[in-house]
Amino acid sequence: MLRCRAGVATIAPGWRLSEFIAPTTEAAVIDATLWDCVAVKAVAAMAEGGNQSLGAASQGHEAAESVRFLSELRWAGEQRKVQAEAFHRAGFSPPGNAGSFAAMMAAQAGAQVLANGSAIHPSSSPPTSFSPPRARAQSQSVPLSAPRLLTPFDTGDIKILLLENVSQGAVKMLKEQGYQVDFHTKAWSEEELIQNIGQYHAIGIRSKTKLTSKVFRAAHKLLVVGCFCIGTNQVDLESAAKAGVAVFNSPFANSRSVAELVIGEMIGLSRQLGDRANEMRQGTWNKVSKGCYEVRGKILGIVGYGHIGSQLSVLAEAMGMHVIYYDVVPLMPLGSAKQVPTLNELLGTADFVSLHVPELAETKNMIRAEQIKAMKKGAYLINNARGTVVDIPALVEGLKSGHLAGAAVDVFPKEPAASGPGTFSDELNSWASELCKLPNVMLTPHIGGSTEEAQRMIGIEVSDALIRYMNFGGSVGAVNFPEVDLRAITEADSRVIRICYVHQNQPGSLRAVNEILGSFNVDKQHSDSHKDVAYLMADISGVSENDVREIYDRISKTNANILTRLLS
Ligand SMILES: O=C(O)[C@H](O)COP(=O)(O)O
Repeated sequence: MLRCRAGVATIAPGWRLSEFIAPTTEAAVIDATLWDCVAVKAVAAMAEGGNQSLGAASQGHEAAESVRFLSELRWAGEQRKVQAEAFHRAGFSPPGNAGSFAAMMAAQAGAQVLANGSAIHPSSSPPTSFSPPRARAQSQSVPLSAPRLLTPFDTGDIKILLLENVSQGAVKMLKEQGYQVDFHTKAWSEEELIQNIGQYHAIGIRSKTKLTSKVFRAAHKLLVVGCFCIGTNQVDLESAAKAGVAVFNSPFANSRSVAELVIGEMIGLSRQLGDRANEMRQGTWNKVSKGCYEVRGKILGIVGYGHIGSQLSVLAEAMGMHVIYYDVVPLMPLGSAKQVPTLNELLGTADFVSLHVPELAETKNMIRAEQIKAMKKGAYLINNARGTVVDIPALVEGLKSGHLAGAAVDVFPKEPAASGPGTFSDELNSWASELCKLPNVMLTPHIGGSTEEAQRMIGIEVSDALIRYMNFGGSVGAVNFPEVDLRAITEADSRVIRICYVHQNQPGSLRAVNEILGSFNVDKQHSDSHKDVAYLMADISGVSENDVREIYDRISKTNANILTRLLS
């Protein structure tokens, strides 16, 4: 019971706090802060142990106590929420209880995470035995029950294939969900994938494993792909969407690592560090200053001012460099950087040109003989983006002629599937040995994002996206798929199931599915489309066990069906 000046109101688990502060009662005459605090205390107490009696609001001393207690409680809750969100954004689990997946889910969904780690979720529905107050507040509500972990219906044990040595943190997170995880350090060929993919519900890859339309045709159980990297060009995104497979990546967790590598490469090139280090290994002491420079005061030209390019811009300015950048869209410069209108202007101005563009048809051979010629004499070219962006034979010519003073290349048109001696050879790329012989060329095996920090953050971020999609159906962040989500089903919501329906984006498809759902109480629903594919999530309540099979069968037989999942 929650006692107030207006008399007595009853509050029970699952009921919204905001409905108790509706201005339709005399509660409105009570100081809003005090009222809010008292109500929150009642809610918090009940979150721990069911209904409580509070007689504080009308009694000065206790009211003051409540204010103090609740201010602390709310402050702590807010801090944990802010912290949880910040950690999530940074790709980490928050520490302590708030680090549990449920708490992280709650934080993502805007829930208050209490100091004891339990979550007061803003989204649970009231129990049906309660009649709603007249004025239902639209503002954020504070229900009492933690989000319920959902389990898929009819999917069997979830099996996940992880390739390319993704972080052990990801392996751990996925195993903790009870999934069966098969972990491999190398990339698989198309043939290997076609033979084996049929048994997996999810696959995690990095930049080397190619997921082609043929692979998706063989992937009968596949629900989701996690690219544990930034790039998604290795995945046929359209085929994935048409097969009802959502694809997630980590859009920026390795940006800092790549940006730092470029800084190292700029200094390495302008001091010819690669050559000096190699000579020393061969016993040659070659102390030279000719052709070696500081980077201070030099002009860095960044092509592509996204997450990596902009990080690099800040770091380079901190070393006293001048930064210009070229991007296809106008972007706000950081620090004193300046956007230039054309690639050619950048090439003709910069001492260092660093590429940070995705692999697209438009970026294929973006830097070829003509662009290399347009660069300043004595400039350096750095490519940590994608191997297809630079025409390497043209680069070889530019270096041999002495027009360029050096280059750093981390990415190649064809890259070996696994690490090991002899894998970077002319068999793979016909010009490999010629490139290796050139002076002041730093070649690295696609290690831009390969740091402990980046891999850990990517591991958490992408695993979280996979878990969210598989367990809860939320597709926010997918790169090829409609982005849909629903607030959580909570422990207090009984007999509620979640429908996840991926379907053709065609007229009549929603009518067909809603005819089926119409016999039940649709608690909430959200749908969206992306090109030819649409995705609907709906929570329906009052469903018996017998209904579940029937709902599944009927929805999966609709004309537009691509993939139907039920979670309960
Ligand atoms: O796409 C990326 O994030 C980078 O190219 C790194 O790819 P990797 O994870 O395969 O090293």
